[in-house]
Amino acid sequence: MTASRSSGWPAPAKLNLFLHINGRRDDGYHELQTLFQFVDHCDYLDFKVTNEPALVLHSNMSEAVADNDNLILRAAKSLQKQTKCQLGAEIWLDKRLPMGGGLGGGSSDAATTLVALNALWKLNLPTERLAEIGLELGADVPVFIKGLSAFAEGVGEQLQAVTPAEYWYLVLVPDVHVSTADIFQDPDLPRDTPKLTLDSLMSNPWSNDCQELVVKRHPQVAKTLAWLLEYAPSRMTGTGACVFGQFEQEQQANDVLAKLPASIKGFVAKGKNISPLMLRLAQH
Ligand SMILES: C[C@@](CO)(OP(=O)(O)O)[C@H](O)COP(=O)(O)OP(=O)(O)OC[C@H]1O[C@@H](n2ccc(N)nc2=O)[C@H](O)[C@@H]1O
Ligand SMILES: Nc1ncnc2c1ncn2[C@@H]1O[C@H](COP(=O)(O)OP(=O)(O)O)[C@@H](O)[C@H]1O
Repeated sequence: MTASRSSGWPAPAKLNLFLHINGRRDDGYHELQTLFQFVDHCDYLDFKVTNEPALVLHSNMSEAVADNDNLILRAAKSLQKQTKCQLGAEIWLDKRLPMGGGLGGGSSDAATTLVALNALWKLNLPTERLAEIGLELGADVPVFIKGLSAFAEGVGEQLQAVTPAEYWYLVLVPDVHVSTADIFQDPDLPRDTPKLTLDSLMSNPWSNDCQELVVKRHPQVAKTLAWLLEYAPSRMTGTGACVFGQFEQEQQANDVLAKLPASIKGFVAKGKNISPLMLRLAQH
């Protein structure tokens, strides 16, 4: 049997609309409270099922990632191992999201791989089981698998679906890589924000506990955020480096994008409380 190529599986970016660090666990991971919302700017993956268990990835990633480290192949291997599935896949990645920018592209690619191969290999694992497999790959993977904007606690795996307003965002990509592990290891990271109820978090002004430190360590982030703040309420996503400004109308976001100095990259995207991945899965 030669299966046909199943195309256009989106792996959307996420924004952390707020991010609070509440403490550090004994294993070094941090307790946090955060609000994840998807945006309609995505990587895209195609899959072709093969009868041999080999996994082959073709990608246009601008930064080399070894196959052993690539979250797509790690996700596919993990799914094979957990289900003893003897099928394989040829996978194509159209990488559009900046890497290591706090947009969760790697985690989203892993989630899309798990969701798509679960369908294409006809494994029928429930979403909760896929999310458990995903959590082994990264703290951010489960929210992409569940596909609903969510308030997250724990290390990011305890999820409660929420529906924040779906604004337009101008996302700017400073030309610097911020390592999530480095930020979480930094002694100057504030780790003592009190845990708050979801109701009070939704009504308080939103902020990111990593932002001050990242701005201090990375002048490119400081400069980019200062520029954006002239035009819109803006902050950092995740552990950076990307920052986003919030707009009521698409045109307003595009007008500011048009003013962007050539040295800074950016894109306009709309907040989505249902992941584009869920819509693609429904078409399968
Ligand atoms: C904090 C967030 C917010 O979205 O940052 P971004 O990666 O999006 O910037 C994420 O939850 C990150 O998730 P993810 O990028 O999947 O993290 P992982 O690969 O699991 O962990 C990377 C490193 O970050 C640290 N880490 C991560 C999550 C967490 N709750 N506490 C931590 O201390 C650990 O040191 C770990 O070695
Ligand atoms: N498919 C993938 N896409 C992006 N990054 C990947 C992938 N697989 C592994 N990685 C590694 O994960 C790191 C974090 O990637 P990414 O998820 O884009 O950033 P962030 O966690 O800051 O949002 C990258 O720097 C890269 O080394």
